[in-house]
Amino acid sequence: MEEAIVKVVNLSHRYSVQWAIQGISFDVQKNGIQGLLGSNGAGKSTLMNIMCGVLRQTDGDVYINGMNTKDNPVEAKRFIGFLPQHPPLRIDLTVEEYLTYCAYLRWIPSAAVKEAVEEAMEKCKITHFRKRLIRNLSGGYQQRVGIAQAIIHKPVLVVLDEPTNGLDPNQIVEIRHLIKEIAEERTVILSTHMLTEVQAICDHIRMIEEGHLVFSGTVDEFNNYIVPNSLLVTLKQAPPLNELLQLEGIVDGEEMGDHRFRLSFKDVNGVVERLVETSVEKKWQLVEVGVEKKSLDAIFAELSKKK
Ligand SMILES: Nc1ncnc2c1ncn2[C@@H]1O[C@H](COP(=O)(O)OP(=O)(O)OP(=O)(O)O)[C@@H](O)[C@H]1O
Repeated sequence: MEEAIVKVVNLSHRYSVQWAIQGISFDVQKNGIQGLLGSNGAGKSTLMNIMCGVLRQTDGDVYINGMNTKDNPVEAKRFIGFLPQHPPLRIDLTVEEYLTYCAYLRWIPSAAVKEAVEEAMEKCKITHFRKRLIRNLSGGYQQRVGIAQAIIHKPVLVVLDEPTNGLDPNQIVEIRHLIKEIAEERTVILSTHMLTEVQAICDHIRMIEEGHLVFSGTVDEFNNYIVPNSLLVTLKQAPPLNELLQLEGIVDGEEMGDHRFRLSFKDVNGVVERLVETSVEKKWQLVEVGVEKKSLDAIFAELSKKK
């Protein structure tokens, strides 16, 4: 099998006494966009900072292209481009000056620097702003400059920590488009706390909560991960809620007004049939019954509670 571009093995990190991440392991095989999803404080930045060699882990290993970041930190970093949550921009430099400086930091040979800067600006569509001070660019364009510095040395892996945070909706669309383009040639790992983001652009989702990896799979698998566990029922002649809760298999419920109820069950088998039969028997006049399809947001909320 092809060697993983990223291999994370039993990674844990502790800030003083508090564990930020614990026992995280995963492999990233090939190109595409890999989403790292988690609520604020879940441990995304800690994981990314360790993967990119900005933070030294308490325990475990990270291999980039087969190279252990602990044993060969400088070499391993050559394979990675990183846009941290707070981009390391020099706002008093022009776009071109800043990217030239980044190219040297990335040890691009002097003779190749100009071309690398041109290519990165072109890719990120900022060439027309080359002479502009970064401080005078909009948030969206500053983020483009941040992405340009992350790809200037043509890394196999680009790690973007919350790349669309703080941008307006148009800028978000444009940056997502740019990320997709970048992922055509290399692997992109991006972190986000927005489900819509992973839905919109990621091929694979990993979810981290309270420092633990709680899910890894495709967007569809993520959607199906939690089996629905509630019915939405409309009864024209509804009995009191208490009576509905007596039905075998129903474990909880709520009245939603307008003759509608949400009834929770543990096992879907037979529960709808029993409801229909009882409704006929007791003349509740069943108008509608359906297994509730969970939104990704509901799944997210449930997964968040898991660990
Ligand atoms: N330098 C630090 N010192 C102490 N604790 C820290 C430090 N950095 C992060 N933490 C804690 O570690 C945990 C994980 O934080 P981390 O920043 O990795 O999460 P995150 O998922 O990136 O969240 P956010 O999206 O809010 O940045 C949090 O409880 C945070 O308070």
